Amino acid sequence: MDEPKVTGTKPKMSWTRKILLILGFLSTLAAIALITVAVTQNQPLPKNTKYGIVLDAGSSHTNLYVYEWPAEKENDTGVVQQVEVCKVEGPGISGYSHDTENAGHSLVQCLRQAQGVIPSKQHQETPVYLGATAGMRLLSLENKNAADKVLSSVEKTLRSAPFNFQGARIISGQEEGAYGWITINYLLGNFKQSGWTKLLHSLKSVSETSGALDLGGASTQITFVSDESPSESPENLLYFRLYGKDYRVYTHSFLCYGKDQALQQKLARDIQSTESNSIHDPCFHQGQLYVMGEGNYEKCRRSIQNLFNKTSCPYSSCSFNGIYLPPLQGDFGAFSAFYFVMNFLNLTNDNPFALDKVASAVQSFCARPWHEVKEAYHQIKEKYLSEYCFSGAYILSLLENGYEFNKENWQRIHFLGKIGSSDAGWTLGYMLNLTNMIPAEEPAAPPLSHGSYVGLMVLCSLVLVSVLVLAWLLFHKPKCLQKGIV
Ligand SMILES: Nc1ncnc2c1ncn2[C@@H]1O[C@H](COP(=O)(O)OP(=O)(O)O)[C@@H](O)[C@H]1O
Ligand SMILES: [Ca+2]
Repeated sequence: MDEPKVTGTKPKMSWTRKILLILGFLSTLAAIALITVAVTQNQPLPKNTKYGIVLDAGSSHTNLYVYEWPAEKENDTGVVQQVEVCKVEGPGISGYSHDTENAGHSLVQCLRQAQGVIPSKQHQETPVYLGATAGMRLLSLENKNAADKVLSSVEKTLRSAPFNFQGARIISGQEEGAYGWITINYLLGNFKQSGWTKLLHSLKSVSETSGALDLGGASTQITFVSDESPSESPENLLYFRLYGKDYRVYTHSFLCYGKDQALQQKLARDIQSTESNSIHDPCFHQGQLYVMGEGNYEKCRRSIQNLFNKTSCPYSSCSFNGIYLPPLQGDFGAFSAFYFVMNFLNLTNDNPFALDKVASAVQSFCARPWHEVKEAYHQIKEKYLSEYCFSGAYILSLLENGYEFNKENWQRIHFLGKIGSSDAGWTLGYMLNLTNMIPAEEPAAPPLSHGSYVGLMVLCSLVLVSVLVLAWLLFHKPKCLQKGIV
């Protein structure tokens, strides 16, 4: 660097000095930011886990789910997760219509299991909900008195458990559809609307949420966001505001179109239409049935098709039985028996199979003789095994003939059992709603996470260190070298 000449004007500052000055200024700012962040953001948060219990009283059986979440993140999306599931022994609670007193007792063992999972000091504050679905809807239509007694029995047992009892009731088909839709979208992180996700969603013109397809034993639900406006059937529409966004959701629940009820409907039709005496056999108990299998997939599909009345539709488009169905929109998560059956048939794997491949896989399974199937899958419950052929064909009929999925949009169906550690189903959405854990508006930006805090620390330190190293290099070099630089 040249010696400054003594003149009347101020000496000109060199570029190096200017840069150093700016860097020095920036590093001072960085240090101030660092201290501010350290003081305001790095307070340790108390670790407090909360729990909730939901019993899914389905038509075939009852499942008890235990969920947990960090108390301080209650309103975030995707923080609640399933930590335990307990399958109640015996039939669903609607199966106790002739033994109503014992419906509650059947739940005792699973409630004990939940007591083991949740720390005892938190039992009292842990809410417990029971929601009964289509089995109880049917019982209530057939024999209201028996349904009420079953509900009183389960309520008595749940009240006597050490948890915070919040109610036992029959949920409507609409609720079942809506809560299933909320569950999967919550777990898939589709309600997250902050930062990059928001930007991505605005760039992509794809649907932001996933539709929900739930197949139970007694009913089945279809639920998805529909932009079709105005709706021809307002009773199928639900409006939600979740995390600051409005959703217009179509849902319908078909009672008696769960796979067990559909099989009964089909068998009843078989009996009516048969000429042969073999199906009316006096040597079997009343109500018991002997079925001679034929293993004919094509014929099976044709006989199932008769369950869907496609002849009259008072709207522009229908699924079946004159029920409005707007155009299918977006991807779909298909769970419960949709998943159990397709998983058994090895047809899930995020659905890479074309529709005709799926149909031929079901066809070959149906064609296998029963003795061979029994031997190959001896570990599987015989009731399920004997029905997988029907169930596979029924699922294809419902999706293809009922909802009119086709080979183009088939790939948009994803068969899923779990998302992370949580089962796909209506229970999580039900609990999130009843505990007010889904805010209508987007929660305020959370304080800096520990990771971001450490990242910021490292970045600021690096800036400081580089400034110092640079300064040292510039000012502590031999004079001849410095001359060369400037
Ligand atoms: N491993 C399995 N394989 C095949 N089907 C299953 C399996 N586990 C459960 N299911 C069936 O899933 C359905 C679950 O329905 P459920 O929830 O009890 O009835 P709903 O929702 O109509 O009240 C039943 O048809 C049951 O038989
Ligand atoms: Ca169910």
